[in-house]
Amino acid sequence: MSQVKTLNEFILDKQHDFPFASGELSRLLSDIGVASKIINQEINKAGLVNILGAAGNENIQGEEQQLLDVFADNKFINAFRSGGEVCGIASEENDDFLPFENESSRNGKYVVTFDPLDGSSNIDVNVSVGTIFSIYRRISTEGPAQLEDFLQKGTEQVAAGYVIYGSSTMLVYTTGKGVNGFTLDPGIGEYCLSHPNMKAPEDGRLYSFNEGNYNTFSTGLQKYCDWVKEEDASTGRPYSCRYIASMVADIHRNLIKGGVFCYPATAGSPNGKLRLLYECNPMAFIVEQAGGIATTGHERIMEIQPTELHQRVPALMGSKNMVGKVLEMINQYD
Ligand SMILES: O=P(O)(O)OC[C@H]1O[C@](O)(COP(=O)(O)O)[C@@H](O)[C@@H]1O
Ligand SMILES: [Mg+2]
Ligand SMILES: [Mg+2]
Repeated sequence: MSQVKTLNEFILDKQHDFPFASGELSRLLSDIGVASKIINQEINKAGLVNILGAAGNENIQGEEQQLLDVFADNKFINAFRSGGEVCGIASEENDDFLPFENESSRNGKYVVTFDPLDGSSNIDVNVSVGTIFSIYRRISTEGPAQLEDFLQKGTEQVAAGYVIYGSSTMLVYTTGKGVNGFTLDPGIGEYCLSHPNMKAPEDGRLYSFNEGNYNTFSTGLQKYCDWVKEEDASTGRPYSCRYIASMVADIHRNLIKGGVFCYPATAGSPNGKLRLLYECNPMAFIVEQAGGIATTGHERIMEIQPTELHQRVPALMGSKNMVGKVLEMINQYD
């Protein structure tokens, strides 16, 4: 039987590659793993306990918070606040960033931005949801986090990743040296390396667009949606539309099978729907590290200078040649 490598063993091995590393990033990644296991347990039994449905509040983006959004947000905040490595966080569910004032964390080296539960409209119907996170080194020199610590370009990410609570639960992350995926073994309660060095296929036959919004897409995107449906054996068309409406699950599938995901600007959402700091940047880091492309359609997502915590940007990411084809249509028609 081949040797199983747990997430913590893997993180420690990587830490040994850097003789002067202090271990804080390793501890932080491992804290994320622990918090996600607690959330995983709660999601697994969500239909049994009274945790499905709306929390009765709206977040700053005017979206109805689900009970599990709030639960997951609190679990991660508590893990980060007590871990000592993080001096503050920003999340989808909090209007403003949270600077940590407690003695053990206020001088932590890092800040984290995260979407505690992505695709939360899918929870009630037992479809995959996720958690997305980005880790940045702080800019401010000491004390609780300040706004400037969060408004950093995606190129400054030290690490990023996601957890997918699906038919199995996986944690996938990068520190800028490739992408590795770990599957939670429920028997031993540990994430184990199952997808080493993940690479996005350069081509694919899956497109993930919410085509219900077709009439509000730009001409270039409409032309692409028409093109994928044409019969052409040489390019394997028609392609298949796969859209879960959980960004994590849509991008995870496309990373493995090859595909393109797009949430563009629409008439109703002129900057798109997805948030730069805790959805687009972390997923872009993963996609690029797996050999794919992540763009707004006009610029590289990770090079955008954020101006607001909850800023939205159009997102187009996935297999290199498939994103390339969409860009060709955008350049030709828009
Ligand atoms: O239902 P739509 O408009 O297609 O939007 C789906 C998108 O919205 C999201 O659910 C937003 O995430 P949250 O659930 O974290 O708000 C993405 O995961 C997904 O890609
Ligand atoms: Mg989300
Ligand atoms: Mg969310």
